Amino acid sequence: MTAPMRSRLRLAVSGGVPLVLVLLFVFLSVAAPSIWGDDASASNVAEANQAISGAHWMGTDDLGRDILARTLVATRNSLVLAVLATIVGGCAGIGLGLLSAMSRRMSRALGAVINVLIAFPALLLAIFFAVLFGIGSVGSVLAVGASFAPGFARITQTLTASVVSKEYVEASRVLGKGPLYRTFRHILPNIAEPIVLYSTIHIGTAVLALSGLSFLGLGVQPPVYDWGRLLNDGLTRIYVTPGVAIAPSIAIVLAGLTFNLAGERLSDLIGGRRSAPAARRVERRPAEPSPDTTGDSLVDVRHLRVVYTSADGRVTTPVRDVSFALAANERVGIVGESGSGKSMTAAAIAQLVEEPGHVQAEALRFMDADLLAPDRSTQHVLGRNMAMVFQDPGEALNPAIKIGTHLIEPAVIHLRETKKDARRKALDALGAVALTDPARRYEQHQHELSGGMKQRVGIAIGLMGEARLLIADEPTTALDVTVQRQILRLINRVGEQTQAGLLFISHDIAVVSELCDRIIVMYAGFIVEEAKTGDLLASPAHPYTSVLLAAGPRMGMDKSVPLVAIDGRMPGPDADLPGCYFAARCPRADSTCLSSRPPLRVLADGHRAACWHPLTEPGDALPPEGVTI
Ligand SMILES: Nc1ncnc2c1ncn2[C@@H]1O[C@H](COP(=O)(O)OP(=O)(O)OP(=O)(O)O)[C@@H](O)[C@H]1O
Repeated sequence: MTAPMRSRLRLAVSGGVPLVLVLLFVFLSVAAPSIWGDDASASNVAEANQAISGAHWMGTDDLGRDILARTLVATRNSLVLAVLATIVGGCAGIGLGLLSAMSRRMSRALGAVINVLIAFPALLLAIFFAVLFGIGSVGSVLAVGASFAPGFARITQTLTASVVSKEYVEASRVLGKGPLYRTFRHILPNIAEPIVLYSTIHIGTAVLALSGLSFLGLGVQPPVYDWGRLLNDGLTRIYVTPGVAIAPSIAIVLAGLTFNLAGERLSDLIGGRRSAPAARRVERRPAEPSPDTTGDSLVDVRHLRVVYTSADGRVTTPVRDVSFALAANERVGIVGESGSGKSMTAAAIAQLVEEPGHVQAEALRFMDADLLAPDRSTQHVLGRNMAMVFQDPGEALNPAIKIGTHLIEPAVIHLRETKKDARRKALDALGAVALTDPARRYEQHQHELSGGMKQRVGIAIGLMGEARLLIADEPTTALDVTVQRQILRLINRVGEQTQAGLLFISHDIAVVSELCDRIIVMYAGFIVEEAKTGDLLASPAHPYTSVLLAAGPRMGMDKSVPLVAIDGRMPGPDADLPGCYFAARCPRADSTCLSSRPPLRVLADGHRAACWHPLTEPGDALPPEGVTI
């Protein structure tokens, strides 16, 4: 046999045979009682206890009923009960597993409970529950269902964990949607497929478990019968007329194998095709002298800290001290190297810091909402007035939902617009972000769009509410260079049209300086410098800012000289230093810098820096090109 033939045969055996057998079992469940019902139930004492013969291929039972006919008729009971048990186990387990989407604490508690339940062998659990729920069909279905629930709960919890941190789920939090909405809108549609496959496999397991219970006398009771019951009836005659045991045994094994293989094959097929607010802790800290943030700003952040406490008590502080204000229609950029706390600062403003994260501040306000004491109206203010554009446009869109549905949500939920009006607005928004054929895009899903198109959709979603603030967290990092420029131009245009404020986060100071009126430089969870864009570029005061500027290419620089690199590493969020966190890498540092932390001081109007030895002369500003400090 040639290799292609062998592979075709393998495919036929692994895929075709289970499918044919599933169809056969479905056919028998529907038709067998009508075709063989009379033979299965008609007693004929004269033919009782017959061995295998031409007239009775599997013999007869002690009332002379044909065993083969009874086995075929029992298909309906066996499979219907197995499907019901799988549904019971699925509903209970999936419901339990989805609770993990409510909060991290719930997820941890649930994980511990599931671990304990899963440690018990399923059949033992089924026997225990059968005794608890009562002997009979209903009891056995509930028992087998209950014994399946921990398995379903585990897979649901695992799948939920993979979806719950996606950006589109976080975006729905910003929209003010509760855990139930998130669960049914975003989580369930995205985990449904593997769960359906898992259920198919479990029908086979349910057949085996229910047959086991009936065989032990705990399941289906006469006159009703399933395969396990037939096996139980024939047990005493198994050595005399083995047909009484062979027929139901073959049926049980075949059904178990069929549904297992069918589930696995389905899973392979789908896998192959594919390969082509939680409880938030906020705390108001005692008032300290605050920097020059104003009370009527769009965003007002004073002495913000974000603290994480791990289960073993380890404390990390990704945001150590951040204070700034953003006025209406102002564009502020936050720059800093990876891990400096830029995204976490934005997350605290958008109320996206989850347990075990802990937000502390002297003040944290967005418009007139006090984000330290959030209530339902806070979520409404955020959902209506704050739009977010995330780094990975694919992650920000739910793959199970049409682009149009993503777009109309903010308008329907927060502006109480009709779906028809929202659709019209959505088509306008898709046009405004220069997507061709908006009506077609509206009906598409995210996988049908390119990265740049997805990011345009993300921005269009921001246009659907009445956004007063657009937070863009590295919106161009995942895109290629040509598309990056288009998206930056688009954000610029959208900002001008909507007059919304912009908080733009990037590690690229050049990009930020093109878009923003003011720049905040972050280092190790602190603001180290803040100034109007022109001032910061012309005369950076903090040595770190000056290195950041020197590390990027500039117009007119000598291309043969390598860019400035910076030695050493930024202290992590678990570091606890008494002095300046940049001191270990700073050429100007002295003993004061190592022992005492510099406050964020006003150097000139609107220019603040946290440094004991700021670069005050323009000549101080940049280290020579090619120098490593
Ligand atoms: N859920 C979390 N639990 C604990 N620490 C976290 C968590 N999320 C992020 N961090 C830590 O917080 C620090 C700051 O992260 P953040 O994402 O704000 O940095 P960033 O400046 O935006 O960096 P990047 O440019 O890489 O996104 C990092 O050290 C990160 O490891």
